[in-house]
Amino acid sequence: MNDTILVINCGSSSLKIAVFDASFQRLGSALAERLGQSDAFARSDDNQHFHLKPGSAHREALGVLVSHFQSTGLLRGQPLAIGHRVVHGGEAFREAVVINPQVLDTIAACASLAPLHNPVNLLGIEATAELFPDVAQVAVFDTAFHQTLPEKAFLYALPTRFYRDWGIRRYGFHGTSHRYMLSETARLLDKPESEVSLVSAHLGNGCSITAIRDGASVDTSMGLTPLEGLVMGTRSGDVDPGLFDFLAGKGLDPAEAHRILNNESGLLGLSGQTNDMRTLSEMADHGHAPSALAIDVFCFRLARYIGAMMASLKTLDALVFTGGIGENSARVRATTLAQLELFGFRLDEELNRHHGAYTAGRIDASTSRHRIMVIPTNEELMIAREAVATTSG
Ligand SMILES: Nc1ncnc2c1ncn2[C@@H]1O[C@H](COP(=O)(O)OP(=O)(O)O)[C@@H](O)[C@H]1O
Ligand SMILES: CC(=O)OP(=O)(O)O
Ligand SMILES: [Mg+2]
Repeated sequence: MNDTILVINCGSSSLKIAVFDASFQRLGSALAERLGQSDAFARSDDNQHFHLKPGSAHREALGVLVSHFQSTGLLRGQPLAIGHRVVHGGEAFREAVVINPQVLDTIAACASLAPLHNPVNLLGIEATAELFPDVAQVAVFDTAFHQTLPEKAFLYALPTRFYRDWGIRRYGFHGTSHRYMLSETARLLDKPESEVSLVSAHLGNGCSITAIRDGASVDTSMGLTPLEGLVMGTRSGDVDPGLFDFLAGKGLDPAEAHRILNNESGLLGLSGQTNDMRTLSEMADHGHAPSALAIDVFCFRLARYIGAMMASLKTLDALVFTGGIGENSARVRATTLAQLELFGFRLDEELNRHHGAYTAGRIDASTSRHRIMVIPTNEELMIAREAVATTSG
């Protein structure tokens, strides 16, 4: 029976796959990591481990995980629809689309703006098409939700020909997660989405923050590429653009500088130890000063950006934290919000400390001017919904 939806999220060295039923209940999910490396591995959410040949890439991992779901009966026959996360859709896509050769060409054309993400997204689409040639595949773009940004928010103060001729502008990412924060906040407050305004902080390995006004994205911290804005696991976020010239003077070519800013900076660069917030927090507790400093820089940048996002809003229904760090790190939430008392944010320390992962809930004190919430993200569910809406619509 055709009643399952397959969701595929290909990262640069990882692949996440989820299976939903037709009423959008998640039946199972699995993850492959370190793809392309000698220690590539895969495991499912019920903790089964799968053997991957050393150096296995996305195609092999997809084959292994799809066979697993078929053998357990979760995936019966052909899925109803397949949804893919695609990171960069440029200005071409305001919403999800059914993939055809023209869509593939446009995604490929956007690859220069997201070199770590779009080429592997395309690999995932090709590999899935080989497994399920007759099933409609849908591309769900990180950038789509941010296509409502006003010009004043998306234009850089550069000569306008840069935008006109080369499409240089701020696009914004993690739109699927921010969009899900909107839908969950609206549901929890029992308001129509078009009347909800929030600041959504997605803090995972990549981090971005978005101002949503009356249901539309009006400002966001990531820009032309997913490097701008907040401090991230291995990405620097904002730096002075003069840095590139300075580094060139030191003999670093732009490609090398780009690699360092993407892969060796952020929490990893500052701590000299790890990009993992949980480990950093433990190390900071044991007196490791660079780890404590890395967390401080992370939280200070985040506090500045929360303040900046307020400039785009008339009202605020909630400040929402999500992503691995946003959902789990009481320390990051407390350190950040302690710097924003001028705006009237006040955490309830108990609620903040004891907030359980996997549940949505409020963590603000009764004296807080604004609601503060933690909402677990679910990009896969959003993609499943979009895949069905797009193929049946
Ligand atoms: N209990 C926790 N305390 C602090 N940080 C956590 C905790 N659990 C996960 N994290 C952090 O969340 C980050 C990963 O976020 P996640 O959203 O899973 O990443 P991705 O963007 O790859 O999906 C890591 O920095 C990890 O240390
Ligand atoms: C766009 C982006 O930064 O994605 P991720 O957080 O998955 O790296
Ligand atoms: Mg994530």
